[in-house]
Parts: sequence; structure tokens; C-alpha cells
Amino acid sequence: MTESFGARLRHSMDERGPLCVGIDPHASLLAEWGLNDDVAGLERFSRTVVEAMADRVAVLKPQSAFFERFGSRGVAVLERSVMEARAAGALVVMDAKRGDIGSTMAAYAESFLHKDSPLFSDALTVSPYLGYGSLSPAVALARESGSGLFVLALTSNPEGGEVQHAIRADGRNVGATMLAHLAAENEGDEPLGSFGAVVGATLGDLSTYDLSINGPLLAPGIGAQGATPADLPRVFGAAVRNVVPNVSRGVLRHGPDVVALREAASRFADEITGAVSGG
Ligand SMILES: O=c1ccn([C@@H]2O[C@H](COP(=O)(O)O)[C@@H](O)[C@H]2O)c(=O)[nH]1
Repeated sequence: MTESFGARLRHSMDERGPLCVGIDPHASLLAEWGLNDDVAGLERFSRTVVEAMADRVAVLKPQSAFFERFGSRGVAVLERSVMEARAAGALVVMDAKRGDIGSTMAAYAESFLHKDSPLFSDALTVSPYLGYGSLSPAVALARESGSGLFVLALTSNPEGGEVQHAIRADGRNVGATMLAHLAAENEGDEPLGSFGAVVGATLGDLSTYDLSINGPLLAPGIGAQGATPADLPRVFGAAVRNVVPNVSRGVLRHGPDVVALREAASRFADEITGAVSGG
């Protein structure tokens, strides 16, 4: 039987540390790396990040948008990157932020979470803003295939609050409600549930939220968006042990040199370890 995503993530975080490096081939980064803004440039960029990182970080997170920008040939690069990253030992979180009515959500789930799909990933980011229940087909397929989900709960961008801080009829806000759904999903799972939340590292003190969802907390916002590893204990409190901090541009801007990329990731990893262990 396939080990669950949560279990595989816990082991990988214990072995390699919690850092998640993003594969975000921004046009500006392609230019900084001396690459053309075309499919060949995209492929070289993505291959370099996979080569530099996949044998050492716990998680790689390709941002699908930057590959989709190039149409089917960009998606083919994404497929190869996912396969190569997984083959080299990294877990892949596909950042595609899918969300739709349940019947369409089932097709999105097939695309990313079915073992036979060319884009099969260890986990997928999803949007619950058509209602958490609309994600049910993805939850069901993730359980079947041993993959996971990261549900947008409290995003790192300043605009997110207008939706996520909205107060519901029961007095609870929308973001807190998503966290409660995830806690129910992960109940009893050991060593860690497979249904995570996206919670921005940029958000300051989150002590009014119950972050104890028994699942991973994917925390973007470190580096280019202004948060630092030192912020993690203040933002996440006791839940910091389950945080998977994501850094994309903060690492990628050090390319294309593989050694420089590795050194940048290693600096973030050391700072994160120091912050999380109180050192
Ligand atoms: O709330 C969210 C959810 C996802 N993201 C994604 O993470 C990376 C962050 O990139 P940086 O270069 O480190 O800022 C990017 O792919 C976003 O789409 C997020 O930032 N916030």
C-alpha cells in the first residue's frame, strides 16, 4: 500500500529539513539568468533548479502558471520537471491552485493526483472558495493515490483578507473555517495528515487561529515578499513544527550557477532550522 503524502512529507522533512524551494520561471528571472523568454529558456531554467535542489530539499514547488504561459510545450516541460524532481527524491507540490464545482474538480484531481497522469504530483494546491465541499473529489482521490492537498486558507498576499477574514453567520471567519475543515480531514492520521493549509509567512501574529490541523502548513512569503525565517515562530507558534516554508525568488535570483543556488537554499535552510529550534 502507498504511504500517505503526510507520512512521506514528515520523513522527508526530518531527513532533509522543511524547506520548499519554488520553481517559478518568471520572465525577469529568465532574463537575469541570460536565457531567452521561450520554451528552451524555460526548460534550461527548470532543469537547473531540479539539478541543484531535488537531491537535497524536502519539497520542490513548481508554479504551473509560468509553464502554462508557453502552452502545451511549456506543460511538457512541467511534466518532465515533475518526473525528474520526484526521481531525484524531492516531493513535488504542484502550485496550480485549482478549484471549481465538484464535477470539474474531479477532472482537476485526475490531472494532478491520479498515479497514471503525466502531471502526477505528490500534492496539489487548491482553492476552496467555491465551498470546501467542492474539493471532495480531490480529497477522495488524494486518499486513494497517497497524495495530498494544500488548501488556500490564509494567503500571503495583502488582498486575501477581504475573503479570508470575512465573518460567517456562525461568527467564525472564512480562513479559520478552512483550517477547521482540514483538522477534521486529518484527524487521527499519523505521523502527519495529508491535507495541508496554505498560510502566509507574511501575516504576523496568528495566535487567534487554531493552526493545529495535524497537517502541514505551506508558508509562502519568505524572501521576495518580505517575510524572513526569523518570523516563523512568531507567526506559527507551536504549529511551527509542521510548517513547510517556501522560498522561490529569494533562492532563484542566485542562479544560474548551481553552486550559488545550493548555497542560497542552504542559507535559508540554516536560518529556518535556527529559528524553528529557537537557536
Ligand atoms: O498565499 C500564497 C500562495 C501561493 N504563493 C505562491 O508561492 C510562491 C512565492 O514566490 P516568492 O518568489 O517566494 O514570493 C509563488 O509561486 C506564489 O504563487 C504565494 O506567494 N502566496
